[in-house]
Amino acid sequence: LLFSKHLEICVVGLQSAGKTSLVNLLSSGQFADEMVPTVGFNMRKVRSGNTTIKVWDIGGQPRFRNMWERYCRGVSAIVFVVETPPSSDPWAIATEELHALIERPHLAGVPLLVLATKNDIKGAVGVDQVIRTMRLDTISNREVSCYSISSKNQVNIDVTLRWLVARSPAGSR
Ligand SMILES: Nc1nc2c(ncn2[C@@H]2O[C@H](COP(=O)(O)OP(=O)(O)OP(=O)(O)O)[C@@H](O)[C@H]2O)c(=O)[nH]1
Ligand SMILES: [Mg+2]
Repeated sequence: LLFSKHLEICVVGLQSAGKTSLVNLLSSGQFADEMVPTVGFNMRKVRSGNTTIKVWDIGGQPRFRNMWERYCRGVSAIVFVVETPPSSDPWAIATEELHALIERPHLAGVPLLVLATKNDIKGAVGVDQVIRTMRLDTISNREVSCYSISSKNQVNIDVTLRWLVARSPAGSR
């Protein structure tokens, strides 16, 4: 394609947050209630218009979290997925892991998109509470956005994709 653009992004977050579900939806339009935990990582390509996004989807279990930084190096954006229903109490751990990751010197300045997913589940909290709980307002050295999404009901998937496409390096081919 003459005017095609390419970018790479990395999707991280705790186990069963909904990372692979989102990536599958973006790459193939499919959602499944039954999912197998990601062992290591997956790579998927997502196409939107003339843009191809190479997506690294990394396992969220504790034993895979030390891989996050390596796969986040050099990407155009880091996507951190967190599930928002209040019963998901790993807020504190997710917040800790997020801040530890973005404090890595090699990841300085990389744009961050926090996706609060599973907003179709009753009692899911909104973006304002996610921003406060995860202290996203204290992150100052990079671009940060946060959307409330549902892969299951395909809510805000379009804005998510637009945000990602807009991160493609200027003039990239
Ligand atoms: N209700 C609802 N369930 C979801 C949504 N997204 C994902 N799930 C469910 O959450 C579970 C875990 O989803 P995965 O996408 O495998 O989670 P993951 O973050 O890739 O997990 P790891 O690979 O272990 O790190 C599955 O049962 C999904 O069906 C959503 O938007 N709404
Ligand atoms: Mg997964």
